[in-house]
Amino acid sequence: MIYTVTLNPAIDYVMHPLTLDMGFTNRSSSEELYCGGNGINVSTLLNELKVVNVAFGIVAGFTGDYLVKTLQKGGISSNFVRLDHGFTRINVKLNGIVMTMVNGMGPRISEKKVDELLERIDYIGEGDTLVLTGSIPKSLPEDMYDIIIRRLRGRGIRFVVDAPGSLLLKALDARPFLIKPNNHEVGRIFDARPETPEECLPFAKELHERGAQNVIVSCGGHGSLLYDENDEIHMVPTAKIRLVNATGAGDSMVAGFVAKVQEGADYETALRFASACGTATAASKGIARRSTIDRVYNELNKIILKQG
Ligand SMILES: Nc1ncnc2c1ncn2[C@@H]1O[C@H](COP(=O)(O)OP(=O)(O)O)[C@@H](O)[C@H]1O
Ligand SMILES: O=P(O)(O)OC[C@H]1O[C@](O)(COP(=O)(O)O)[C@@H](O)[C@@H]1O
Repeated sequence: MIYTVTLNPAIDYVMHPLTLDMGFTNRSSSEELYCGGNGINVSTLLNELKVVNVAFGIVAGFTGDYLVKTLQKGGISSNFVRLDHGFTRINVKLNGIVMTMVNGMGPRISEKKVDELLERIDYIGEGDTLVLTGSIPKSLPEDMYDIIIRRLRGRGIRFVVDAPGSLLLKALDARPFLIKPNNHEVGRIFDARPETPEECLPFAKELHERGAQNVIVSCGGHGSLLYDENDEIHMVPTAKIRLVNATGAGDSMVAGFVAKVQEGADYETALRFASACGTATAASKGIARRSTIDRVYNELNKIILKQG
């Protein structure tokens, strides 16, 4: 069974402004609302693949109510601790000529509420996958994911960590099964500017040596790389698409990979499918539907076959 944890979920408010002038009133041509936060995106895609999973997290206020109800309506199993103050953040995505994002800080979370969440996930064990992903509110310690992994370690759980900067680095000692930074996140860690999977390879190897069993580095439209637990290297290109909204593309990739691994697929197949899930989401409004994933996966396999 797969579980996701979203400590700082969000409502993603996507606006489509034709122009964007700082200091002036700008008008959007249309708007959409999505349930967001990385773990929730992973759960949404898993649900689309009909992979049984539970989304855990912490919500607050009217936006938290909206999020829980919307997930319920979408048939996504969730288990959220409620805060009695503040509200789940609204992240603004301005999808103009380029995408500009303003992500909220999120409500303050006390240690007591984190403990309540950890007690709720305490039953997971042998053969389960726990996906810890996304930023955390400032009130929580920077080694939050490391703390969670250490608490549950030794039970045969596969831990997946997809988080920025030190939140990720501090979790490496606990030897997570998978991490998935993108090329920009890797660049920030190593003070470099890698763009392609080839350029990311030495950094992926280094992250593997520092503790991550499997390291995927996604590079947007340039493709992706997996440095696996057997020191084997896999690189896949992406299928060509018309970019609609890449929000959640990386989360879709994580979902696709863990779904295939759970099914018993080899790492090469899991990476290809993961890439197709990411690309399908980048070509969709919101998280991709199954039909788009299947179409993109077929196209990707044709491209790889042609490349020999
Ligand atoms: N413009 C794009 N064209 C094709 N595929 C894309 C594009 N952007 C993202 N993807 C797919 O989604 C995956 C994750 O995207 P990326 O932007 O690297 O991650 P993140 O969302 O974590 O920043 C990529 O590896 C790729 O498979
Ligand atoms: O926790 P963070 O880093 O603020 O990111 C939250 C945002 O990331 C997402 O989960 C995925 O967006 P990205 O693909 O841009 O990472 C959004 O749904 C959400 O608004």
